[in-house]
Amino acid sequence: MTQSVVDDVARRACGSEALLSVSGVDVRLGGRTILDQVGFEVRPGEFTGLIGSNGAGKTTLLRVILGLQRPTRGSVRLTRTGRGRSGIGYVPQKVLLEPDVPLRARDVVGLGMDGHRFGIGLPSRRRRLLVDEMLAAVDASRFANARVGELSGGEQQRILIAHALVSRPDLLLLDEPLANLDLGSAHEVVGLLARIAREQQIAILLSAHEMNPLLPVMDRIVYLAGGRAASGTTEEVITTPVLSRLYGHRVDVIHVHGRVLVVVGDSETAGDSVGDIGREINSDVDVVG
Ligand SMILES: Nc1ncnc2c1ncn2[C@@H]1O[C@H](COP(=O)(O)OP(=O)(O)OP(=O)(O)O)[C@@H](O)[C@H]1O
Repeated sequence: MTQSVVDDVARRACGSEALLSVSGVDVRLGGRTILDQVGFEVRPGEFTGLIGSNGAGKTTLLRVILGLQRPTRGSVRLTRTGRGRSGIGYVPQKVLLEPDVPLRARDVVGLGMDGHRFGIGLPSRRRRLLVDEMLAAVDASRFANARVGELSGGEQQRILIAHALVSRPDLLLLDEPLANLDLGSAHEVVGLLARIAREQQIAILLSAHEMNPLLPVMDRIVYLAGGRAASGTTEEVITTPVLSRLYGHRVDVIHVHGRVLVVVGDSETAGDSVGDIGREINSDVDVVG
């Protein structure tokens, strides 16, 4: 396959200040190419959306960045942190917190310090203050003492974000954190993350299959399709020419009522494997919101 489309868009926008550099990453699993020459950069305090349909390879890419999945080819470089991967915070997909888990919300946040050099040796008063600070940062102080399993999905999401933030990461990876939230909660969580990125200069890389809730806050986007990636600002990437090159066939980008819809032609007629993103509006197109 030809060199990713991506890179020409990405290269233009990339400066030398990258915190994370992903370069030429290939991943093959079960005899299939899951990621093909994926490359992009993330800089401090930037909010980056990692957008792609179900099965596009978002989780695989996050696992490569975390060092949990070895790429077949390519490299991941973390610079400026001075502490390598321990400078990464991670909120995984589908964390199940059962109602009978005997932990308060603040206990879950506190657990984020353990195992990190940052938390070891801190006196209990200092730990408590830090947990309180993180709970306040995610607007969760009012349910700090509630059993975590009894909180709503949106409230649990805030606690998991605070858990990841308490180790003071330079880069926060979130895998589909909006998947189980209603629109209002999704907007709140997105606004909260954008504020944290700005105030604490934490770079955020957040995966989602729906880009519209992220449009107001994304500094950059990494769009995955067919294993390849296009990266840049949304204006650079979410265009008919760039996405058509990425998918390998005609894709239309439509702006309607403040939303962006990516209309992907049928895979059989187009000769490409198109993900099942979004809402199928007829047998010929998928609409990626
Ligand atoms: N260990 C594995 N062996 C073989 N195939 C795998 C393995 N792990 C993932 N895959 C495949 O890789 C592809 C990408 O999976 P991945 O979970 O990265 O996608 P995703 O974009 O995160 O999807 P979703 O939005 O549904 O979570 C899928 O087709 C999946 O079946």
